Order: sequence, then C-alpha cells, then structure tokens
Amino acid sequence: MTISDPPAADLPATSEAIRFDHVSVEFRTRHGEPVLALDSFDLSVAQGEFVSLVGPSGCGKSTALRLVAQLTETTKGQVRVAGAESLRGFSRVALVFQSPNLLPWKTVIDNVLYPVRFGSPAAGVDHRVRARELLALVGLERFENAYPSELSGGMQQRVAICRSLVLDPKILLMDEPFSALDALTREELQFELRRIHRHTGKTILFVTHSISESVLLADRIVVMAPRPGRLKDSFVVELAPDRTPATLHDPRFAQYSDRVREGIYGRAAA
Ligand SMILES: Nc1ncnc2c1ncn2[C@@H]1O[C@H](COP(=O)(O)OP(=O)(O)OP(=O)(O)O)[C@@H](O)[C@H]1O
Repeated sequence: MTISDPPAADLPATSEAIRFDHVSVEFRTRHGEPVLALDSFDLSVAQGEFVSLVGPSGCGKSTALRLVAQLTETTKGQVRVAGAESLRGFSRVALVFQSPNLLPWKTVIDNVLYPVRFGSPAAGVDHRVRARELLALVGLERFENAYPSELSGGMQQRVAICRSLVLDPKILLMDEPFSALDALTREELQFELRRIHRHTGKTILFVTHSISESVLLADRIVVMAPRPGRLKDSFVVELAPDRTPATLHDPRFAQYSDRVREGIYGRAAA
C-alpha cells in the first residue's frame, strides 16, 4: 500500500476500530494501595475517525491508550481492537509520545525505518520508498540523511510521526505529541496532522491537555471525568473537514471549546 491509497479496505468505512466495554483498570501502588484509573469506561471509535480524549490530569487518558496498544490489561471489561489478532509486532497500532525518542546515531530515514526490523512488515512493500513518501508528506524529503541533532524539535516530531506510519498501522495512538513544542510549531503540526489524517484515513485517538487543540483536530471529542476515569461527555465536531487557520475564527470553534471547558471544569468555569 502506498500512502496515497484509500483507507484500509479490509473493513468497511463505517465499522468500529476500537471499543471499550465497561472497562475498569485498577493499579496497585508500591505500598499495595489500589488505584482505580478507569471505572466502567465505555467508548466506541469508528474506523477512520479522529477522536480527541481530554480530561483532568490523572483521569486515565494514557491508560486508555495503553489498553488499545495492549501495554496494560483491563481489570474488568473488554477492549476490542479491529484486527487485534495481528497486534503483535505493532503493525496494527502505533504510538506517538510527547518526546520523539529518535536514535541519535541513525539518520532520519533509518529512524523512520526502525520499526521495520521489529514489527510485522507487509510482504512485497518497499519500506524505503514508503519512508521517503512519508518524509515528503511532512516536508522533510531533503533531510533523509540528516541526523536528529541537526533537526528542530518540530522536525524531530515529524520524523516520529513518519516512523509511526511506516508499517501502515490501522490505528494511531497519540499521547500529547505536541505538548513539548513551541506554540507556532505546535499549530503548524496540528494542521499538518489533520492533513495526514485526511490523506491516510487512519483511525486516530489523540490525548491532549489543550482544549483548542482537541477541537481543532477532532471529528469527535471525548471528555473524561476526574479519576477514576469515566465518560463525561462525547460530541461530534461539525467543523469543515479541512482545518485551516480560518477554522479558529469559526463561531462554532468557540462553542465547542466552551463545551469541553464545561465538561472539565463545570458550567460556572465555562
Ligand atoms: N503502572 C501504574 N501503577 C500505579 N498507578 C498507575 C500506573 N499507571 C497509572 N497509574 C495511575 O492511574 C491514574 C491514571 O493515570 P494516567 O497516566 O492514565 O492518567 P492521565 O489522564 O493520562 O494523566 P495525565 O493527564 O497527567 O498524563 C493516575 O492516578 C496514575 O497515578
């Protein structure tokens, strides 16, 4: 598959990519105290949907992402991921974190290609060609032989996004990927990510602390209640699919932002 192909053809466009069914997760502290991170959490994410997950610190957002990536187990309930039977090797699901975590001794293209050694690469795909296409998609085609130290923070995070896409995952899990960037680069990458989403049709579950970021990016916003995390609100963002600087001036942008604020802080704050 090339990056210009339509979204994965193995499931119809409307099918469910991720489903949380009454999911509870209880951790234990070092002293054996129980910590209920998620409490009967329900969520369904459609294939190709871009969902922003917002909520107060500690409400279980990262735990929810880790469940999808099978890095954490449920205590009660179930998380279903379409195609999870081939999850091993991380080719169905990819994670992007706040820090790009590039290998400093490898070039940009070798960093992008790194998952190919450990994942389950599809047969017959020239991953070097695919890596170059991805670098072109984020405007880094001239930097494939550069080293991470020669790139700005925003460029490094673009490389991390290319690396997450190189095995053509069906689902992209993003945990505050832009929170370490300066405001201008962050905004640039937000528009870029939305463009990548439109271009690739990936299902994206995006955790953020930024209300405006959650609205600017998402097709739907899920607001979680304070720990133990439960679903507080979920609503569709009916802004034009192509998000541009003009989106920020759409009156509905402020209305959606207020609704998220109200979900997090209560009506008086909003
Ligand atoms: N491995 C663990 N062991 C014990 N407690 C944990 C573990 N992982 C998470 N927790 C606890 O579970 C709760 C939810 O954590 P999680 O990281 O999912 O929240 P979050 O919403 O992503 O937080 P933040 O917005 O601050 O990143 C927190 O109280 C956290 O301390």
